[in-house]
Amino acid sequence: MEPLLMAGFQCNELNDVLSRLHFKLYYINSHDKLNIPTNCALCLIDLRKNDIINKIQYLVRALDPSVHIIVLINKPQLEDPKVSTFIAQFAWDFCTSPIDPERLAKCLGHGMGLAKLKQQCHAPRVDDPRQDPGQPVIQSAVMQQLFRQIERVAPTDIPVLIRGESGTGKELVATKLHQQSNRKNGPFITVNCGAMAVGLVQSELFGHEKGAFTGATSSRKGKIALADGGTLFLDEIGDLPAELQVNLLRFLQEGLYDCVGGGTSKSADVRILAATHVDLENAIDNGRFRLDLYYRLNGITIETPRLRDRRDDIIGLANRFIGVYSNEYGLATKPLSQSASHALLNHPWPGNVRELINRVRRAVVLSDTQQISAQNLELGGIDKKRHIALSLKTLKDSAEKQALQQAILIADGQVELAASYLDISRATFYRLIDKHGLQLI
Ligand SMILES: Nc1ncnc2c1ncn2[C@@H]1O[C@H](COP(=O)(O)OP(=O)(O)OP(=O)(O)O)[C@@H](O)[C@H]1O
Repeated sequence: MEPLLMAGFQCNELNDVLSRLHFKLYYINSHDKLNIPTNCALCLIDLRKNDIINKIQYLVRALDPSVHIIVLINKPQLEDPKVSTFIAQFAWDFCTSPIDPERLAKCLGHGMGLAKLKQQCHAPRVDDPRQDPGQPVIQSAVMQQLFRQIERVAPTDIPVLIRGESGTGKELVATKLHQQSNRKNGPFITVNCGAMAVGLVQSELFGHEKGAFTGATSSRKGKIALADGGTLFLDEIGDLPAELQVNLLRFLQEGLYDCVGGGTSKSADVRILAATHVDLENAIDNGRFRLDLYYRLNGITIETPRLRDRRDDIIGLANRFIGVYSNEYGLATKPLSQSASHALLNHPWPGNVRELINRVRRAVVLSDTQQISAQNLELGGIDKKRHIALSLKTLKDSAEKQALQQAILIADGQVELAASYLDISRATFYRLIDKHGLQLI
């Protein structure tokens, strides 16, 4: 595996060092075709001249996550949020101009040796969220913000309502809220309110005593009792039948519940998390969901964003699940082809992360070439012209939203500063915040 240099210009001053290490050079400019190999051990990226960062971001996402990335910059570029975010997200190390050839040679040698060692051992980079299968992929600014919100909310006992489209990661958020709470050593019990057998829901949630109904040959604990000392996650809460809504409300208000056929009320110490992909306000208006229960459940709301609204996560997620399924099926881990990466980034993802996982799993099994192709992902047969036109608007909107989120993050919520990072007026900044439904930190 050769080391690569991606640069916006010819960097003669580094010839000596680079030729010693047999670097293969790629000069990136706006006319270049994106035909850079993705299977290298080390990638040195020179960002000192020409604005190649947008193109580089795209290329870097296509690289294998084990590749070590070293970035060359001019010191003032650290003030540029695009550059500093890029370094924070992807770089293993960076050097500032004037480049000291000796320091650079050491850094490159060290980086390459370590990357090769890791690739030989197939050891996951635990510091790299793209590689640790236990960690969610959170490369987009919006997901990083969401996970910071989880950190703040988790240690409290406040009920949380998690809202978002199907497959966006609501259960994952619930799991993280439990794992980062003081209840982490207690049970985490999930109930899918839409999937419980109609006649048994009451007993399922609250338990029953022996003989409470025909077939109740022994007493059985309900999910609330099982979650005592831990967390109860009520998925699809909008589907909870009306009579159970009353009982759940009582439990939330008083910490007490009655099991079916039981004489006395019981208590349990449970934190409630609930999730919904339906519009609960609509269900309240239609009389299908109780307003008082809604208020009780909705201590804090966490919204899981649609995958098409966080495109920075797509390639990371695809690479993660390529790794997971290649491993599971004992197959070689293959990189995504350029056209596969394009197709992934342009797909609207109506089924969100779950759809991505299904496409990737199929592709891993079906791929019979060196790379995973768009066809393997079943994203190859689209009407390209129509698709490009449609995706241009989506991409523009998404880029605008991401730039705003990054600016808010880096400026720590200070409007003046965030607007100046984006080179726009405060008024425009507020208009765009409103357009994308964003909040200041
Ligand atoms: N950021 C992420 N990183 C890695 N895996 C993720 C991420 N987000 C979601 N997933 C995975 O995607 C799948 C779907 O997520 P999850 O079940 O949490 O979605 P959901 O919103 O609860 O879906 P539903 O509403 O259909 O129940 C799961 O396998 C989950 O582990």
